[in-house]
Amino acid sequence: MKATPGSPLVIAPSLLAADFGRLADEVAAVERSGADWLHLDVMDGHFVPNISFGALVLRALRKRSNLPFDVHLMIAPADPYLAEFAEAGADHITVHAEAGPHLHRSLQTIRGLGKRAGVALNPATPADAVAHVLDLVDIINVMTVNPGFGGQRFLDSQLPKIAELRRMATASGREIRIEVDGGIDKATAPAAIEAGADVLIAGSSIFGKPDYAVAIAALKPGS
Ligand SMILES: O=C(CO)[C@@H](O)[C@H](O)COP(=O)(O)O
Repeated sequence: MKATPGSPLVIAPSLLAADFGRLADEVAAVERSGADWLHLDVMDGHFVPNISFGALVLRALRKRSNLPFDVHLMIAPADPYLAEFAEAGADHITVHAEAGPHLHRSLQTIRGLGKRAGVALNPATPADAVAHVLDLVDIINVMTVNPGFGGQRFLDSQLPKIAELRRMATASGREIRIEVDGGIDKATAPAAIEAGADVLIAGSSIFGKPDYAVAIAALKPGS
């Protein structure tokens, strides 16, 4: 991972919008269609008001895909499950700054498991929430919707936060990816990229389209 600007844009389809009756086929289809990472949203019905899937599904899909698995834990607490997700095949593990209780410890644990460590910020959480853990962070996920559900509208109010985080990441001198997550489509992606995002997480605008290759290409600048 290279520090942006200059990092190649990553497109990460969000599995939440896939057909859950054909998960392995859906993952293979986005892999064939140019996805760079696969984004996997783990929801507990407690930290967020929805339940998705857990490490069992991750482990099953790991055998069927070579894509980097970008695992977004919308669970609280996350720490008791970090080793399980690492062992199941996560390449990146992102925890929420709001999930607590000890973000620094969570990031240390993820890195200790040999995985890239991420922090996700809900729309109401300021960029400063990561200021004192940047030395442990590989990925910052800026939620551009309230977490829990796909298919919501992109929150423009998050663009200044993306720009602020990009400045913080650059100043840190570390290679930190900035993800945007929620409501990303060909209309909203340009502003997110302009603000400093270099990973586009997209569910509905990829899995909701008939041709995944066309949908992925449409998210890229100049398409
Ligand atoms: O984490 C989440 C929702 O909590 C996202 O990853 C969504 O899954 C993105 O879905 P779309 O807004 O692209 O449909």
